[in-house]
Amino acid sequence: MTAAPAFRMPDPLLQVRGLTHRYGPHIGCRDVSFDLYPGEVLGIVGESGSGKTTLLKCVSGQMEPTEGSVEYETRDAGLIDLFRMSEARRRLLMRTDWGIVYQNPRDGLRMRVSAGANVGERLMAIGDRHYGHIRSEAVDWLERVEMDIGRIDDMPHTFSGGMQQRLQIARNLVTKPRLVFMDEPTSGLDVSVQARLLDLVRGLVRTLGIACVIVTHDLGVVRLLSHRLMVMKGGNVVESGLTDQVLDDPQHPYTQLLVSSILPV
Ligand SMILES: Nc1ncnc2c1ncn2[C@@H]1O[C@H](COP(=O)(O)OP(=O)(O)OP(=O)(O)O)[C@@H](O)[C@H]1O
Repeated sequence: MTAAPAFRMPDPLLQVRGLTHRYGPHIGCRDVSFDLYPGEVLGIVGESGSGKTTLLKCVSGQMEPTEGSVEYETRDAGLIDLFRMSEARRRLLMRTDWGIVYQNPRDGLRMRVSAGANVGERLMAIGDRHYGHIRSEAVDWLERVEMDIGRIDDMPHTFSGGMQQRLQIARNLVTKPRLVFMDEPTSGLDVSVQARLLDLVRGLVRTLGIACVIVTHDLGVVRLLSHRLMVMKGGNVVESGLTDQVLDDPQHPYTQLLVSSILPV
């Protein structure tokens, strides 16, 4: 009888170790470590100034940490430290394997080109040169994010905030990234628009099996989207664990305060 093949955990996509970032004498975040696995959604929550954005910028290669390492599982060469690889290679990763969804869609869209071109140019950046294919992918993605195809040639500035955010999501997901970073993707939108956008993001992330790091001050967002949660305060991670566990049975006094002030218990 042949033995059943042993179950093997996938390798982490991202390995963060001892990450600290200082702005001169000020601490942005301190000694943060975590692993992120393929298809996993990690939420980072905390009050304003707790270090969420600093951490996200460091782990997404936008800002070099003062100390510590961020390693990414590349398709061709395994785990490589983001800040030891060449700038060209890091940029290629950002265009191909990664997406970054900014809080303000203006930071993630090109406002002077049409909606269709915003989606299409990401495909061109990874070598697609077939106009018909690029156009049909753009149409497909605008439909997936529930945008009106009749507006494919319109400029992003003519869209509402919610539409711009959906366009930013389409632009990021069209290349089928393995990892997407999101910084407060729904703040600034009114509540009903937020709810639809969150549903959309949840559906896409699950269907496509994308790993995601999502920063938010909104516990409702992490409850809906994230498998795991890290709670930050004053630059430190004060608690982490499975989202439901942390929210239903918070251990750290700060998490207890956060949960009781926002969610009915
Ligand atoms: N460019 C900067 N120069 C100096 N200090 C900074 C800078 N950016 C952030 N900080 C400080 O680092 C700490 C963490 O800030 P960060 O923006 O990461 O927090 P945050 O949790 O994302 O806050 P918010 O939810 O308000 O965006 C804060 O004390 C902040 O004042």
